[in-house]
Amino acid sequence: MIELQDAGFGYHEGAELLSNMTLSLQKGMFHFLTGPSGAGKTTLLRLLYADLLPTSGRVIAFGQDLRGLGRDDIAGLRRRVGVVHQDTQFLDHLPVAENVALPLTVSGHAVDMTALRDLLGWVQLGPQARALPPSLSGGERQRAALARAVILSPDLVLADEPTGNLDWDMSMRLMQLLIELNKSGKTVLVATHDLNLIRAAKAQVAARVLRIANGGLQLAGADL
Ligand SMILES: Nc1ncnc2c1ncn2[C@@H]1O[C@H](COP(=O)(O)OP(=O)(O)OP(=O)(O)O)[C@@H](O)[C@H]1O
Repeated sequence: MIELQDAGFGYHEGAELLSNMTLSLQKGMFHFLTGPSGAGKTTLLRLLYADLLPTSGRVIAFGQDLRGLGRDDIAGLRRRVGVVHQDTQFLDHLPVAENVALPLTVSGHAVDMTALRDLLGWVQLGPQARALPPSLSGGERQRAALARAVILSPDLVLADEPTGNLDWDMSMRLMQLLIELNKSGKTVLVATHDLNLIRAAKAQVAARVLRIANGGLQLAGADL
């Protein structure tokens, strides 16, 4: 699906933040990416959805080396990867339903209103469909972000600290949705520094836990 082959990345020439990372995201698997704040979790996610190119090694996405991809190929790749960003931005003047449907409308696709209603129902935002984003709670914003990330039916869902500002109950509610997505066949990767969240999720889903430490990527032990 997506592979890192001895990949490294640095924001500044000659100083790699991430080095020699080898990883293969396994189709249909639930993955966690953990590591302390500043370790490079967001950076690694950006490499996975081709927002950044590696400064050494290779990233292979759906069989193609990212380095050789043109603009159209990147757009095609992005449709296959849904991203829930750490600090999701919405268009505040558009209702929640329109914000969720944006990936469809900006790519010129018709919106299937029944499917959109079902998707909003799935993330428990039916009553907020006509609300404007500034009126949403933190948990509602993240559920809207998740709905928008999956509206194009991606193969892979990447979520960057999706529960960062949420209390425990709200965090678990969001995790439940990510677990459901995975059980429906999607590959999921959640970046989080919250080890309790990983432990709670692992009681419900078999998950691979990857850890960034000292600029490299390791598989975490069974205690996680
Ligand atoms: N655009 C950028 N330019 C330069 N340095 C950056 C940039 N983005 C991130 N960094 C630096 O790279 C390092 C890793 O940042 P990153 O956001 O990937 O870490 P993280 O593990 O996701 O952190 P957190 O858990 O706090 O979100 C940090 O030192 C950060 O300051």
